[in-house]
Amino acid sequence: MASLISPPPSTSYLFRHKSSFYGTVFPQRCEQDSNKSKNVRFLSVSCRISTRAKELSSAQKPNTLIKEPHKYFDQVIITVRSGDGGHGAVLAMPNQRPPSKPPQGKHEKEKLRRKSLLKRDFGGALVLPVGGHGGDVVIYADEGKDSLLEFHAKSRFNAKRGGNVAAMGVLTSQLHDGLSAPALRIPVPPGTVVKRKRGTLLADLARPGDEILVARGGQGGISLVETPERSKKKVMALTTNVMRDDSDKVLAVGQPGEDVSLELILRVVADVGLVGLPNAGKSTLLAATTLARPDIADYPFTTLMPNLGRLDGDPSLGPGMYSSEATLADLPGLIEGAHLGKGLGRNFLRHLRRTRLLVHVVDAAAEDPVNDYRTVKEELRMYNPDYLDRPYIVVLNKIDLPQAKDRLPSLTEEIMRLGCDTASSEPETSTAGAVKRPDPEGENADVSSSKAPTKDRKDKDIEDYPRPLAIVGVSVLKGIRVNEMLKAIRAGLRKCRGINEA
Ligand SMILES: Nc1nc2c(ncn2[C@@H]2O[C@H](COP(=O)(O)OP(=O)(O)OP(=O)(O)O)[C@@H](O)[C@H]2O)c(=O)[nH]1
Repeated sequence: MASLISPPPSTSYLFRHKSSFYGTVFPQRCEQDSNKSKNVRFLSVSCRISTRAKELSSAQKPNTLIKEPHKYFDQVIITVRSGDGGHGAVLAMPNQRPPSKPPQGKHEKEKLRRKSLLKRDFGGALVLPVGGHGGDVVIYADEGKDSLLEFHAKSRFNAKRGGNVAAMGVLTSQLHDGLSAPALRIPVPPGTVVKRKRGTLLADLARPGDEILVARGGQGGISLVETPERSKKKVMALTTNVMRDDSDKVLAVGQPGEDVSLELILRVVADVGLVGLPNAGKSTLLAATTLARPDIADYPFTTLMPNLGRLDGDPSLGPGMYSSEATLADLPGLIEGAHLGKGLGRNFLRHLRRTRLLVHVVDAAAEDPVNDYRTVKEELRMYNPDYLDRPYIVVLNKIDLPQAKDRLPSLTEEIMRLGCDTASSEPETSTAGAVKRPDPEGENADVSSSKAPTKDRKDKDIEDYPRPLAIVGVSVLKGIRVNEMLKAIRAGLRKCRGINEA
């Protein structure tokens, strides 16, 4: 016969993998098999394991690594529900019968006075209280937000319902409308596109303060004045918005709120997009030119979401310095196959859409910098050929390293060859090693209007797209020729603005 031994109350075991808590094991009973030899006791422990733990297959033991699903910082699906409208009420008129004799006594006089205070409209009809409006759901662009990551933790938002008309019973002048629920305002980073789930575009919240009402709160129910039984049926037939409660009272119910599934997609808003292979020095460039402090490390994919930095205006422009202020976006490194989604490339490439000027950062000390540059251009072309029509400059980085410095002129030449000229003459080389594309039409020339023979877009090679506005050799780490690079970036921006103003 098996004897039951109750476990010590404190015995429960938690097991975890990484930060995920899988379950609790509570030993329930230990069976001592008395049929076995007295020296050998077989204890069997049956355990109650929480459902989540049971879901783990035998291959996924608690201490084996489980791949966590990737959480997109820039894409998320959320569900919002606006608040229901508050209910109205069924009210009886105070003292329906006309008084047979004039009011006598203080109490009756007061009753009559109250009745005469009932709210009426201009036509003399009674104004009955209504249920409160349900809370709307509004999504707005907030400068303080920079990613959509938090929506992975909380993806459901419910606005509050409107308040009911305070009481059932007799209509008095004290009765108020139900309280309207406040709108539920959900902040998102500027640049967020709001779409119906797998559906139509609702809004592009590009600037701080932009907002959209995504779910309208339900309207509050109206109130009814109780009618004699014989006319009740008629009233009910006329009103669709009525419901009976447990005590067979007719309620004027508030309208239900809306339930909406939305897709939020963030597209970074920046004037300048830094692109390049991992480890090219994009984050170092951002840190050297702005107050941004992105993670910098000697391994690829240090940057996993775009970092933004603000480039101050150029004081040499005098009062016009503000026109050269810009936002720089350091995008995660692109790799071959990025346009197919490799290394989350498609997500990163999407962020270039709102940039005006691209800065290709190339590690000039790498094994084959020209090939690296080609790879990035090819990925841009495959994702969206329009990106290659956009004005851009090339930054050949790490020229503090001898192998980079020595090959700077040849690299510049080779890169210039990988593009067609938008003007007739050859690009000029500045004294500091920067090569600039000639600009016979002045500052505001349309750089995207390539004079290359018009080819079908799908037949176009990288060579058929415009050359860079400038190629600058720099070391962003050591601060070599950084000013030269900034000058080129600002000149490029002015060109872009010229295009937009035109
Ligand atoms: N010698 C030298 N090293 C540099 C220079 N610029 C960046 N580096 C180094 O290159 C490495 C990569 O720099 P990051 O700025 O993280 O490169 P990234 O392109 O942002 O890399 P991802 O985040 O992977 O896209 C770091 O160790 C930097 O210190 C430079 O001008 N000279």
